[in-house]
Amino acid sequence: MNHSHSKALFARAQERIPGGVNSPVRAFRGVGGDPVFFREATGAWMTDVDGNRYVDLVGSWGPLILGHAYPPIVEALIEAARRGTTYGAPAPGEVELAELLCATVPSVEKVRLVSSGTEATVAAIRLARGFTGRDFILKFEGCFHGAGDPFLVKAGSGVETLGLPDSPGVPAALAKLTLTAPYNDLEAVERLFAEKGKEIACAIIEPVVGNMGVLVPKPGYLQGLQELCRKHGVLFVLDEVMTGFRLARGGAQELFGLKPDLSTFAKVVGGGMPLGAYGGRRDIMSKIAPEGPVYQSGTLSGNPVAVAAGLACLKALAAPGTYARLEQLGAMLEQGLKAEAQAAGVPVTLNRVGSMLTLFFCDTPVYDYASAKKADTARFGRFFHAMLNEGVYLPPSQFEAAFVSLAIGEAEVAHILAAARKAFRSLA
Ligand SMILES: Cc1ncc(COP(=O)(O)O)c(C=O)c1O
Ligand SMILES: N[C@H](C=O)CCC(=O)O
Repeated sequence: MNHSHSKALFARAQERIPGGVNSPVRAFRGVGGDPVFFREATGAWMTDVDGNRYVDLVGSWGPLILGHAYPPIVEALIEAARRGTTYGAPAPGEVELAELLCATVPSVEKVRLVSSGTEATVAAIRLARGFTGRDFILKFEGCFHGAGDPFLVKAGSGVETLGLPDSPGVPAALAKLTLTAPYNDLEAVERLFAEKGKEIACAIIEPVVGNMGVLVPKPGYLQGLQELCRKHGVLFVLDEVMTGFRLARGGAQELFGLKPDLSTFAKVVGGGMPLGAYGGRRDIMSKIAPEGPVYQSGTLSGNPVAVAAGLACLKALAAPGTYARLEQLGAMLEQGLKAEAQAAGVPVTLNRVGSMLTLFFCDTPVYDYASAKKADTARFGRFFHAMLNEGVYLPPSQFEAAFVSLAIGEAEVAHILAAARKAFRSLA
């Protein structure tokens, strides 16, 4: 494949943009080589600036569950933009989206719209602290909740890929307020709560992890965590930025029968536009200004164009069979990829829940941060480039989830598996 235009753009970009990218995970540091620059995308396919085409398994890191340039979303965007791109004042779509969110996710009784997942998680933590009067928070090793200061402690995603899980710039005094425990280990939480439970405002977790690659919760783990939180007066915060509207219409909380005190959303809920949300129990959400004293605001919060895209996306996902189809596509890829790896004699562990999956290059189970780090990242890098060369765009890091969209059909599945056959053989 010729990537000369991408290479030229990357050289220019590095002069004016740190690392040449506007979010670190895009820079290919986890797989080596230079990032590909894209000029357009429709459905399941993206076209780069050199004219190469790829089946997309990144989906802009999760939002594009319906594929690229999904016509009803594009139409809703155009129609909304014609009526003005922002008012800085309330508009009907915000009420409709808030009502839809509350109706779909029963634990959410009130919701505030923001512009990204990071804004949603930062606000949820502030609210948890304001509501409980406690300063400590608990997060789980390798989970990523965006680039807010409280979360850059043993964080996953790009910070893990770049080897910076505790970022400089976060004051030590603040980082000390973020306690951590291994994912999938209830006893560790029990010990921590026994010692410090009364000082902990909330536990925030990715219910199904996507940010150290996909990790599946052990049976009873999330329910047990919810119970422990209740017992110690610690608010249970589900970060559904990746899982919301993706794993089920009501998110991971519907799938696992949970009732968090607060939840955070972004990605799918914005239909590919910058939109996030946090919401939960009425008594807690009522502490948010102007109803209560906990401050949070945003010039573009509830932006009418983003809201129109979000509404169009959530309405499309309400079609019967949506989540069964995503499960079917995910299962086809899981079975096919495992079969191709086995045929080539390449040991892998494939973790999947619905339309989120990760192929780890190791032969041991991956269920927490330590086990994820056993994966052979150099081998993943070679596999990534072999797939890229065959026209499949995977997340450029071992520690990220691949996302399946509804735009993928049987032809794209066949394309991915044919590429994987060649890629696995090139590793053997
Ligand atoms: C689980 C999770 N929470 C929060 C975030 C932050 O979202 P955003 O990138 O929209 O700020 C991300 C992704 O970055 C995420 O995957
Ligand atoms: N894993 C991250 C969020 O989900 C990837 C997106 C980013 O950091 O740019």
